[in-house]
Amino acid sequence: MNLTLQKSTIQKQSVVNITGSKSESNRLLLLQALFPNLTIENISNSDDSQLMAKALKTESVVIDIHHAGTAMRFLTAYFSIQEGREVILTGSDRMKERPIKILVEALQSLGAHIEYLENEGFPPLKIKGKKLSNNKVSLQANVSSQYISALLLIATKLENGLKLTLEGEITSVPYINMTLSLLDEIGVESSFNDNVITVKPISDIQSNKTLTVESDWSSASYYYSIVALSPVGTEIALSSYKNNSLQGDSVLVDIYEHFGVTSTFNNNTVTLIKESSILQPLSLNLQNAPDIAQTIAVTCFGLGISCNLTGLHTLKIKETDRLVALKTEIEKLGGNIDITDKSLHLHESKSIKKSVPIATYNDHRMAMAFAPLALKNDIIIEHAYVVSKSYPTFWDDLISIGFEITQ
Ligand SMILES: O=C(O)C1=C[C@@H](OP(=O)(O)O)[C@@H](O)[C@H](O)C1
Ligand SMILES: C=C(OP(=O)(O)O)C(=O)O
Repeated sequence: MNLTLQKSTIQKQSVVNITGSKSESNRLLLLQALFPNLTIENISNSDDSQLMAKALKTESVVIDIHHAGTAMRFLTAYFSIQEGREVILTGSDRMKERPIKILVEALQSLGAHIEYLENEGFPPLKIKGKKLSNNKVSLQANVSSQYISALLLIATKLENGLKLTLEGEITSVPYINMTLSLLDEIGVESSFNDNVITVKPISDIQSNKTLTVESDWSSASYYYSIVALSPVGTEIALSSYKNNSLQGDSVLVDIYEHFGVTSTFNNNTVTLIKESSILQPLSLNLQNAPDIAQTIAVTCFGLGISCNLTGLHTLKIKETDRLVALKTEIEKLGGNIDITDKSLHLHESKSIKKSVPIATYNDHRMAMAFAPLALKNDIIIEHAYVVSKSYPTFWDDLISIGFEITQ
């Protein structure tokens, strides 16, 4: 369904409550399946986390995780160690184009039994769970950190733990650190020095451990953009957030200062305030925070300023080719953007065309990143409910702060 967002001005002060991080939730759900004593609070209500939870509970042979990349990668590792169980792990058409060979080969070298059912290197996979006998593996680290997190999450259940050697430049490092921090919180010992990660095995965790998931910083990014595009004095309070987050996307706090947006933390709430109008070009390497690239590019477009974003090599293999999608949609609105396969350069612009239908390519972040432009002009978001992949109540929350949205 398409949604029309009329040019709106939001309330001067508003409050939004966002549910738990999808990344933290998906890690904790897998750890909970391995260690049932674990209780999780403020779990993500995203489709991806619900699919992850369901996949971990089902007894079906065929498990379809739709568009959920993190779930696909984490479950490949999880089912590899479920002795005696055989599953077929599949997903959407796009999932069948998202590479998984690096992870499959690493698991196979640890002893896993995994076959490709269609194209080599891509889902669907047939996995026969077994005990993995090896504990050392090297893998290429510049394609997706999800492969590394997947291995780390099952490492505690390998007889001798795991020693992982990362080859090449390591991408999306904060997500690897998030995995290690969550392991640490349940009492697992690990180390990460230079390019080597080690994880010690454990058989169980301390009884009745409860972990509370911090709310999702990638979801918060859309409010940073909204505040940046609003008049000076606009405030939005978001909960529940803390200023020492495990999520790399919390770097938003520093990045949006560039647009005159300040963040103040108080009692699990972060309040974003548009303090001043700064219109300076922006240059940023987003290798550590790829999921906020679309938000930032669209903020710059909304403000009419130029930006140079680098470190975007992983964007081509996400829900869609996000570099091409950004270029196509920003150009429809009258912008001018050059892309390579790992960077983008947005040129300064003067206006935003009215009532342009924005295609979303089955990518939640395309829909959410473009929505804040309604503060500047009318805009149409196609297949708008794609947002449920990570943030099902996104449109209701925008209406609650003053957006005028109709079908
Ligand atoms: O581990 C995770 O939870 C994620 C890692 C990142 O992927 P890459 O490491 O493939 O960049 C990120 O884009 C994704 O949304 C979530
Ligand atoms: C890339 C993303 O998710 P995944 O890789 O888990 O599909 C995302 O949420 O932006």
